[in-house]
Amino acid sequence: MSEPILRLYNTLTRTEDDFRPIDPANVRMYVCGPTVYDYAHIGNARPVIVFDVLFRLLRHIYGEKHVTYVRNITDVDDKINARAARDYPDLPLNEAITRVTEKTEAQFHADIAALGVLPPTAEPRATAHIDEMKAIIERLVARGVAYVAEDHVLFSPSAMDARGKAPKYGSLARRSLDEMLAGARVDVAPYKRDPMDFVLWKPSKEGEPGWPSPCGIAVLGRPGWHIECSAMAMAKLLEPFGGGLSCDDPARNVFDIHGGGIDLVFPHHENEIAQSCCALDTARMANFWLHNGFLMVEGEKMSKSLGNFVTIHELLATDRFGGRSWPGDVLRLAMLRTHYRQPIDWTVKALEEAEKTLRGWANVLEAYQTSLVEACAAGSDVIAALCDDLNTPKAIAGLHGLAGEARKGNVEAARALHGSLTLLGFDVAALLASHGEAAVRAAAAPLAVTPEIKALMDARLAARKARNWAESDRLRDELAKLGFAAKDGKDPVTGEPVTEWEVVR
Ligand SMILES: Nc1ncnc2c1ncn2[C@@H]1O[C@H](COP(=O)(O)OP(=O)(O)OP(=O)(O)O)[C@@H](O)[C@H]1O
Ligand SMILES: [Zn+2]
Repeated sequence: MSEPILRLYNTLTRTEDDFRPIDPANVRMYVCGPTVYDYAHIGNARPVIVFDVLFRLLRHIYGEKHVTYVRNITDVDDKINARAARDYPDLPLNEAITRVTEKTEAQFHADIAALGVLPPTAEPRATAHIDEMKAIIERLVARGVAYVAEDHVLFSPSAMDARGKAPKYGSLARRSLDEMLAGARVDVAPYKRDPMDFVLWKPSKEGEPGWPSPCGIAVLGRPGWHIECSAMAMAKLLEPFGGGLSCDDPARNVFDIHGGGIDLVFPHHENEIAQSCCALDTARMANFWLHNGFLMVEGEKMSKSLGNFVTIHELLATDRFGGRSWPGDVLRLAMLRTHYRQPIDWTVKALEEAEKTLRGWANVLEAYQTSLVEACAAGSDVIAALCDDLNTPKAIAGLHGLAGEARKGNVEAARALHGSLTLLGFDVAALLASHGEAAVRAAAAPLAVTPEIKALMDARLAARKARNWAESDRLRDELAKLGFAAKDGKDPVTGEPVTEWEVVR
């Protein structure tokens, strides 16, 4: 059977489009990565997991060696400087910054590895691409779409539109200039010619990280956030051009997919497009723009500024959320139960359900272990669901279907379940091992009998002794719902009814 065509919702066109790579031998994707100054929260993990699934699917379709996935690390940013000064007041700022970024980056890698996320093909750090940023900035100034003012370099969207060689500014976000102006901050910096102009380069204050500036600016400076992504995407995805701005063939200066959270559409991605398209004279920076929806807590976006966040680390290693820690694969499944463009409500109940689902699948696969030693192919329904704009809820429904068949003894279904879980980024061997451990723990655990539960058990026994069967059954069912299964018997000596209770979950 031939593979279904991958269709993806493209923010650029606002439609679901057939995905056709520019070069099937090298499918290229860029996703905006973290700014490394603090623990990543579980909302930040959403794009990481969503684009990991897309990376895996692209590798499945085009072959592992034919996909290049770049996810950057932003290691120069005002928030990093502020955190470094706060946490290491006694160190010189640059040393403190290195401490903060290295520690945060290592934590980020450990956290997302626990979520089953593959390392991207390349993970450039912004500070390693300052030369490319400067080269782009120089070219933008030479083309008249950027200007120098008070040691800053600013990009001018109105000059870009007047030049007429790139797409109109605002065409990704589909915002009018008036709307964008209304969104621009009220106190506009005095050196800006127009409130819409955005920073490409700014002077560094004494002690802050700084590099020799472009465009003849005499003081040390540092890049703005948007130019970092344009430069890293060019440097890593437009080979053999290699970021040297030497390739003048516009057809070669576009890559396939650019991704990130929906909050990045404006201004970050709009500005990336403006910079890259003006520097390279292309109509597009990337052909497909994909954006994940928000992870929400009680109706609000999880975010650092609102303070309603829980970090990946806290979920994995502490009891801060729901009074217990959660395995990485449970967090991953909870994330994938919702389509990536829909908001997710992050609740304890959803995590419990995801855990129960994984347990169920592990249970099925356990019975087939020897049949699953060789590589298993993913189920065709599961692949078709993923090719339908990464429809992971539909893919999960497919997994349930396969598990149901496997329970009836269908070994092919068990193999497809194994292959599909692997394609979705679940480590089946680890799942079976942890499932085995959980089963052993449950068997060895003493009955967690609270006084309330003990009272119910006593009442049940009393009802049984009184031959009040209706009440006895009602209490048995109530205790079953609480996780205790009744094993009724008779005392061998006295012949009195007795009941043993087993933990069933
Ligand atoms: N609640 C969320 N749900 C989904 N994606 C999110 C959420 N919060 C941040 N992201 C995404 O995480 C990535 C990193 O974003 P960013 O560095 O702006 O995070 P942040 O500064 O921690 O955000 P915030 O201040 O909103 O918590 C981006 O792709 C962003 O869209
Ligand atoms: Zn970016």
